[in-house]
Amino acid sequence: MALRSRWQSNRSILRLFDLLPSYNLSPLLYTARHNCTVAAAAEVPESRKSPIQILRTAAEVRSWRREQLAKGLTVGLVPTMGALHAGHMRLVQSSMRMNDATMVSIFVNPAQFAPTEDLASYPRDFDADIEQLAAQEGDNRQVDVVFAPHVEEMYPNGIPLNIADQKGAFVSVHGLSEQLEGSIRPQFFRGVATVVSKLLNIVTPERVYFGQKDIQQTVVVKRLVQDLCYGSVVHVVPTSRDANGLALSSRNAYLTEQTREDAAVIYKALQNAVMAYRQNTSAEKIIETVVSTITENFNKDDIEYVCVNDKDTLEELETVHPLKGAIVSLAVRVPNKFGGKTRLIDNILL
Ligand SMILES: Nc1ncnc2c1ncn2[C@@H]1O[C@H](COP(=O)(O)OP(=O)(O)OP(=O)(O)O)[C@@H](O)[C@H]1O
Ligand SMILES: CC(C)(CO)[C@@H](O)C(=O)[O-]
Ligand code: BAL
Repeated sequence: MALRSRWQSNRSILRLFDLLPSYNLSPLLYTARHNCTVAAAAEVPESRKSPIQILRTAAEVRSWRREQLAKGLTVGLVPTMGALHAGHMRLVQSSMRMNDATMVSIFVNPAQFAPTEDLASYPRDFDADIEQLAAQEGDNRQVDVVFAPHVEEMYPNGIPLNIADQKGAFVSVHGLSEQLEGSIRPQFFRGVATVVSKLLNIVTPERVYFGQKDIQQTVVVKRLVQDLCYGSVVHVVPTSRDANGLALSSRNAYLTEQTREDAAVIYKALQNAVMAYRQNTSAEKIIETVVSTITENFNKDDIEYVCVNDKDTLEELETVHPLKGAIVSLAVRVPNKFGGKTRLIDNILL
């Protein structure tokens, strides 16, 4: 495909339609995943005793929330899928700074995983998560509560991964969910919007925190909150990175040491995009720069997309208007320690 306002490899388009079992997994893990039931795969282990209150049901959360309201305390919510790292802690710190009480949710949400994806093998370490959260403090505040529901609590009628088998109420944010990540993961944002709606309905936080690393998710969630009249304010926290620039991500646990080093080219490519933009506002030129930097260490075929989009509408741009800026985002498949490939996503704002 010509380098115009978007770069997308033919290979990734084929992959989407073939539904090859290659998402983040070795063939071995893929087989294992298909032998698991969803509830067993996404089960949260019981925690050991911890200073943080751990709530498992929506009724418990509502009761805790009523207590905060009665005391006149504001609540910040940080939704996560666990396997917590320093990037998550940055969201937690933002919430602790801005709210009287902070709740972190830990829930590996089956609805956002396609049957070909890595739900069963998604990294989980509940005890380590609680330890990290318990160590957070600032402004005389701490993480007050973790909401770690079981799958049946969030999806009482079950949640088959095949979208055609799903029944009941789901939330879609049309127009913002089909491009970029949505072009590779067609059911992803429906799953995210659905679970975020459930969390906002249960917790009714004053503020809710998301990371810029998943930038399309922030655009989708902002629109969800606006269109469905949720009372929470969405805060976006900048991306935390390793020393070499690699964006922190729970799935980095899948990477080899060599890949972690090689992946430094991803942030370098985004920084080069900013430099290219200073010379020329053409999306084509910016994208060319990104692709040529990434191919210093990775195959061109493994770049799923590099795109320049409007920050609010996600419209693909041919030229960046200096007063409006843009998002440059990308996804690249890199070698993992199982002999397969793991998708990394990243972005930068112009
Ligand atoms: N490096 C990071 N910097 C800032 N926020 C982050 C970072 N990584 C994750 N987050 C944010 O933390 C929240 C929870 O993300 P999640 O639990 O899916 O972790 P993750 O590292 O993004 O996992 P994955 O590897 O599955 O993408 C999301 O809002 C996400 O954007
Ligand atoms: C927002 C979220 C917790 C919903 O499951 C998830 O998509 C994530 O961790 O980014
Ligand atoms: N941080 C995004 C969650 C996911 O990829 O499923």
